[in-house]
Amino acid sequence: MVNCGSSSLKVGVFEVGKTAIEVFKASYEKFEAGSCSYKITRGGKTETGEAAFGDIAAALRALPHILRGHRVTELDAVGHRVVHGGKKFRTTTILDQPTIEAIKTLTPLAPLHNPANLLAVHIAQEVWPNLPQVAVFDTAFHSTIPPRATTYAVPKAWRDAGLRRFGFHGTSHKYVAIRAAEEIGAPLRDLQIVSVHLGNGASVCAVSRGESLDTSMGMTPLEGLVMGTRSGDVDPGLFGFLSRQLGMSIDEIEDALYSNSGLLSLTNSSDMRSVEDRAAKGDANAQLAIEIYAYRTRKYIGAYAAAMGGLDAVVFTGGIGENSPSMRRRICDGLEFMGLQIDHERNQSVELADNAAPQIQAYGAKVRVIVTETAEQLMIARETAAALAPKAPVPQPVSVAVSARHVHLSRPAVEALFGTGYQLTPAVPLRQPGQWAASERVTLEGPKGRLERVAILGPERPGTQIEISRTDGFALGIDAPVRDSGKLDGTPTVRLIGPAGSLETGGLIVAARHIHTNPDDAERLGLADGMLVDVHIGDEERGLVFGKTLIRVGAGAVTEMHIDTDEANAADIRVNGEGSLVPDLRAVAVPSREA
Ligand SMILES: Nc1ncnc2c1ncn2[C@@H]1O[C@H](COP(=O)(O)OP(=O)(O)O)[C@@H](O)[C@H]1O
Ligand SMILES: CC(=O)OP(=O)(O)O
Ligand SMILES: [Mg+2]
Repeated sequence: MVNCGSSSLKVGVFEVGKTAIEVFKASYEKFEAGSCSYKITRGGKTETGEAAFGDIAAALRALPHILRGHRVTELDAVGHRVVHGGKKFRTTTILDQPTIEAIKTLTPLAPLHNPANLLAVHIAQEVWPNLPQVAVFDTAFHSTIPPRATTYAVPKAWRDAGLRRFGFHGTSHKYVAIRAAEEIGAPLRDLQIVSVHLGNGASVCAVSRGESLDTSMGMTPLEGLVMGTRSGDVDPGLFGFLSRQLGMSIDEIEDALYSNSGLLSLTNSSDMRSVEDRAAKGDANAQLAIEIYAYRTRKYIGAYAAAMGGLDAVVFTGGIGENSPSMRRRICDGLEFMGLQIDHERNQSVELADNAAPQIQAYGAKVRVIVTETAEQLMIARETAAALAPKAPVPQPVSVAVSARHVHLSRPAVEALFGTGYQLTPAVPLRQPGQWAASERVTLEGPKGRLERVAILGPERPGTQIEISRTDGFALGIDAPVRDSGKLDGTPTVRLIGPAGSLETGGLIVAARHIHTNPDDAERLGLADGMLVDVHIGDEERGLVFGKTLIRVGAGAVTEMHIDTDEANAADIRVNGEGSLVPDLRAVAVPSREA
């Protein structure tokens, strides 16, 4: 894979099978006066030195020769990091000519990055004309960010022109979130993680249950944190001020925000190592820069914990996140109130060799703090292999049940609504063994309205759970999160009204679509508990593919997919029908089994 930046070139060769093994790694930087510095790792040995390449293009053109020199001869494909994929590219994409042209049009949105990425594509096509080239986009992981976080409150014409948050460093955020979940030993789907990527470019990402929910970079990689040479968040009012007071042009202002701001503008160095050295020697500018840097990052961690309604782990990565214990400490200090506290000794002695992801939170702290190297290169190699893997979907029919809004009640809830000692009356058996709809009904009430005669499904459960559709949420005036059954922490409350009384209870969710199945059917269908699959439902005209459908294997379960009324309406399914199961391509990249 090739990660070609504006000032450096990183190359990795991986053998991708069930896992990806790094065979060769090289980086070239500090290009000046006809030479550059390089670092090559092959077979566990690392060599560094000066090479006679005056620019990145020269280093790229020499790659086949360099690789042969290190006995790396058989390549199957080239994966490229492409920073901006805009709205069009939501997943890894094979680079044909129309794709390359489409990426070119995105250059104004990432002027430091996309041209360098495309240069690498261009030269790779020249030196390896017979190899497939694949683009892995920084923006792709963020395609799940909801409109409330991608939309800027600006004139409609601007939004129509494409102005919105995209977010970057997605490959890194995705990798470190997966790595953190492995380290914690819990499914990614159950975790609320803030990923903090601090390199030359820097960004924070709220990874909620495996998906990007928000991120600090915006339409361009300029928003958010303080970076090496980029400002991060500023008041957009500065454009008018600088233009009128200092007579600056838009180009001058933008160029300064990208290339002459951040640490560089505060200290004369864009390099955190040297900023830290100067601060230690008493340089007041460097000390202030470090404070600003840590403060901005800390604010984002707090904001994203609030955005997710909880926080299980913070992961640090990128050159600064991986290597600066003092920066990690400054960022975390003051967050004890939310259960986040680091152990200073663990923080000081972080060792990242061999893919380690050490935990550095204080013993007993609620929030884990994890440090790990980012592995964008490895992820790009994996995504490239997955994009080129032969796809042979074998559609398997699965029956589909449409769940209208309903509640599952706990014992205390039954008693609050129907009276002490009351027992619900099973009226209609459901297809899942032992489950039934009761003859009793309840009313749901929210700030905006009521939903009457809502079904109660038995038997009783330990926790009350209310499952509605998105449309029902608008009728009630409550924003319910999409959740797997039983994952109710931090869910909003709603009022339940019964004949004997009412109660205000949490547990309001839009149920995440899922397929119940038993071990025998799971084996026959090639499914496993926790896997995510794509399912096509409906007819040719209005049918839809429902992505990320969770497989839940349980002894004795009847194989059946559950969707809600909104989903059924969208695919124009009126009665229970049959969907066909398509093995999920994304499941190759996101571990399909997050156990
Ligand atoms: N030991 C260290 N202490 C503090 N900062 C470090 C250390 N090592 C690297 N860095 C910083 O990491 C940043 C570069 O991060 P990196 O992730 O390598 O960059 P890129 O985004 O270009 O891949 C620089 O600011 C560098 O000073
Ligand atoms: C998008 C971005 O900022 O990338 P980098 O950190 O490589 O500059
Ligand atoms: Mg249910």
